[in-house]
Amino acid sequence: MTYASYPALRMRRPRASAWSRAMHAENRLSPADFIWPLFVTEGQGVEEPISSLPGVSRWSVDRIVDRAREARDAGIPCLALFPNTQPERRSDDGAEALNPDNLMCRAIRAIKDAVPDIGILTDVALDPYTVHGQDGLLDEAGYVLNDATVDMLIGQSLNQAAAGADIIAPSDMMDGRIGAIREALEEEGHANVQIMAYSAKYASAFYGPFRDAVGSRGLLKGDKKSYQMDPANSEEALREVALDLEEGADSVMVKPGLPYLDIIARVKDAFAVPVFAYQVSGEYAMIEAAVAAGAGDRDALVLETLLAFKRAGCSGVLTYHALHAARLLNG
Ligand SMILES: NCC(=O)CCC(=O)O
Ligand SMILES: [Mg+2]
Repeated sequence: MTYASYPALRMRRPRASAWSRAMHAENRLSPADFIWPLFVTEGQGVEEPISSLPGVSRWSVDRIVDRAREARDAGIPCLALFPNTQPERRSDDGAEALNPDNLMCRAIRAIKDAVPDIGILTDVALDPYTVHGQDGLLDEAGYVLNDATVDMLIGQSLNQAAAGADIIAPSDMMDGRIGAIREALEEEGHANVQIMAYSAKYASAFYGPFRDAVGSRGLLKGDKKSYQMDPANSEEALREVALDLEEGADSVMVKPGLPYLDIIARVKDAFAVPVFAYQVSGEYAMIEAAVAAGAGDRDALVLETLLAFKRAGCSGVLTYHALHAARLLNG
């Protein structure tokens, strides 16, 4: 195929007017592309702003229901819930994750009750429930044990599914957990509960504000490099995705988002399955810091970064800017 050349071909010709740019746009954002992460806290009528995530708060269960209504009204299809577990409910083994009346389960039930037509994605990992802030059980040397942790994650997943979760999203990076959770869900009558696997979750410096939000920043000793991926690697991400798909994941996730667009594009090319990205707390904070410094326009920065995920091949994005972006798109 040979194309015309200048001046018959002028690449600027279709860019000359707004209607023409709209007509030629290869990718488009819609509120249905967003999953909105929300932080739940104890109490009644509570809103607790998170200083490292300006504009994001923890909400008590009664008030998170109002957020769910706002999301539904804006056309956002799904929420992702994260609990700020009270320190006295944290333990070495994170057993609060198995409590059918824990904060997460109460939030799921309240939202399902009031806003039944919105999806709920729940995070599976023990870090919001452990005293040490690691995602799993530790041996004496502080190493995160794989198989014993998977047993806990199965219980955590069943607990969330029983409360009404629609999508179980294991973020722990233990080996073999997708297959084990899928099997347990099938056996316990949750055949239609989906699994979105955090397949390629990197040991990233962009998670800091999230740890403030769930209250684990001060607790965490060391790092998560023995289970989360090395930012140097991309072939390894493809193997992680392949394994999770073989084990029964309905969709896969790459996390963080913008610094890993190359991974998203490779995963989409290689597997042609639904791929989601998590634009994480540090990415959100970076945009807000740029705005506060007068370095850019919030609305434009938010929409441009979210569109990048579509271009890379994502079916959707978990983003703390979800409601803001959805409202911008709704006009
Ligand atoms: N498992 C969920 C996360 O780790 C979120 C990270 C972030 O938003 O920084
Ligand atoms: Mg894996």
